[in-house]
Amino acid sequence: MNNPSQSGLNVGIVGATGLVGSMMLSLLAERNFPVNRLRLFASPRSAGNRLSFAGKDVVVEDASAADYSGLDVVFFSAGGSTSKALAEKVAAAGALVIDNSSAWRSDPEVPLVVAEVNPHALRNIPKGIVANPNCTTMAAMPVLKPLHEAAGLKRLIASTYQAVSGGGLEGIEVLRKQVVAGAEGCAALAQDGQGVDLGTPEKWVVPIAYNVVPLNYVLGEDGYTEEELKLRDESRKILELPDLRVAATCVRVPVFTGHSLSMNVEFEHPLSVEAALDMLKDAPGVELSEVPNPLDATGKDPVFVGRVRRDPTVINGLTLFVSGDNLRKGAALNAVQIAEVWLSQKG
Ligand SMILES: NC(=O)C1=CN([C@@H]2O[C@H](COP(=O)(O)OP(=O)(O)OC[C@H]3O[C@@H](n4cnc5c(N)ncnc54)[C@H](OP(=O)(O)O)[C@@H]3O)[C@@H](O)[C@H]2O)C=CC1
Ligand SMILES: N[C@@H](CC(=O)OP(=O)(O)O)C(=O)O
Repeated sequence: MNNPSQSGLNVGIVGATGLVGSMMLSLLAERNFPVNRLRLFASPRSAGNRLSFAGKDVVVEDASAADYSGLDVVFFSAGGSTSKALAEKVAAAGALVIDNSSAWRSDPEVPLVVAEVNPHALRNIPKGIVANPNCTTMAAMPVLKPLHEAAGLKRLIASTYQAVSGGGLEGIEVLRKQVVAGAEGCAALAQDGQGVDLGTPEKWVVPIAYNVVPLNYVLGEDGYTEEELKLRDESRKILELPDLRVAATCVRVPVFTGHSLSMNVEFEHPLSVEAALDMLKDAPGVELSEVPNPLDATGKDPVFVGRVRRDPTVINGLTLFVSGDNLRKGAALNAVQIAEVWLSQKG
């Protein structure tokens, strides 16, 4: 990897025109990340467009044709296939790659890092690539880590409530269109119980507006979806608990931004509600809330946790609810935090 210059780092963003890429641009400015030069990349469709950073226009480059030499850190948020195709090439050119996609998360030579939870994993980056977790998994980790340290995490049962912005700009547009199309029909539904016609479903298997979609992404092993398996496999890797038992149901809901999880957590040892709350109030990246909800979480850095109560179905268990901004902590913020930790570890 290159040695960043004194005047700051040469930073790249692949997927700069997308939802996560735009958030990354805002956060680099908001957090005063030491940027010397910024280069922006996207698909050939956007090449030549201009985006603004620190009061200056930056021309978007075609990611597939670009020369990546001279960059210190490159953030990727352009989907798994783009990361698979380009991340190794960019790392070989000398940059640290911080990848938001799922392309490298299960690679044993690629650290999968939540900044507050396992920053130590950044001490060894054999491929020059660091993976940022899935946005749903990310919301759970800062909450589960301190509870695990106190009582030993044994089993997790989770149901998610995932915003449409998890499906990028397209997800937002699909919900917007269906909300508008269904508004009058919904008034009729309230009056006479008749169904609402939202037209042919787009992006998800059934309409997302005025609905919930419990088949969120393609099916993987044993009837679980890829998203549900990511929650299991990424939690195991981040928490360093290879045998952690996880059963998840991931559901897309008509919320624009903010992912939530209802979690039943079983522990090896007793953990009272009071002790858990006491720990969570001081946990980095976590804020207690009486009613965690995605609207309140939107635009905020921490994940919000509340409704903490004993799970009476197991000997040592808690039930709780978490909401976090999937575009900030769930994606762009954690990626920038990884770069900050990496930089501080370099000294
Ligand atoms: N949204 C979320 O909550 C999360 C997203 N992520 C990851 O980030 C990625 C991007 O998400 P998001 O920003 O929401 O998606 P968007 O659909 O909003 O943006 C996609 C971005 O990828 C770019 N892109 C698409 N195809 C290519 C290509 N072949 N070469 C280069 N760039 C390309 C697009 O460029 P163009 O404008 O030119 O088409 C655009 O900049 C996801 O695929 C996922 O891997 C991770 C965690 C959470
Ligand atoms: N799957 C996430 C978004 C995402 O892009 O996930 P991943 O980075 O694991 O592909 C969501 O829907 O809400």
